[in-house]
Amino acid sequence: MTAVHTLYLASASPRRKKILNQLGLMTARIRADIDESRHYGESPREYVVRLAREKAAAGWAVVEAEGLPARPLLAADTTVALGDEIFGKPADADEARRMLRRLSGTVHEVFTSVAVRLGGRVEVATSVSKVTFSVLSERQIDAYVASGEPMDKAGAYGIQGRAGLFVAYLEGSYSGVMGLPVHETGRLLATFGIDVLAA
Ligand SMILES: Cc1cn([C@H]2C[C@H](O)[C@@H](COP(=O)(O)OP(=O)(O)OP(=O)(O)O)O2)c(=O)[nH]c1=O
Repeated sequence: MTAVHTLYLASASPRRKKILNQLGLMTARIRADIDESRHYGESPREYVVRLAREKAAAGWAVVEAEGLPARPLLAADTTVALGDEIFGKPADADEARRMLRRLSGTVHEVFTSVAVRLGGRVEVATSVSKVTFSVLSERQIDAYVASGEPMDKAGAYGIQGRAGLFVAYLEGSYSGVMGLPVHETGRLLATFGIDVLAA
């Protein structure tokens, strides 16, 4: 295995960059703008897998268009699902409040799909976690929304921040809920010859 120090990161998420950097990997940001609307009849799992692939494809198109050196590119998508209903990032504070009311007292799922692409080769892994939320009072919801934390996060919450107070139980991957499942990411990168422990 070769030690590779820089990955292209087709993501604007500060959490994904931080997790990769904590693993000792350097990241070079690549833009990847895609339409995130859900297709009719698509399950939450199909939706996140497609979005991670599309972000990776859009990012790789930029690598090629700019003539950048070939190195693995990582993209990901995180979506919160309550049954078949999916929750992306809230558009405003009112939508954040509505999402948190819906998630209050539920066991819901958080799907994160990671895609790694190098040239025409793309590999994808998906993490699914079950999150048990306590029943939230209107006061808690208002205070949490006023903190600003929900605005750039799927489901209007961040487990790594004050919404950790709402999580009674987690079955799955904490890093996956945060936006980049470390176990699955390490396995994917290994298939591209990147040994994270040696990087
Ligand atoms: C549920 C949850 C989500 N999130 C974040 C992770 C993701 O950054 C975000 C979901 O939005 P995404 O669309 O997956 O990602 P993004 O828009 O932040 O970045 P990009 O598309 O450029 O890669 O929600 C948390 O940080 N904590 C949580 O507990």
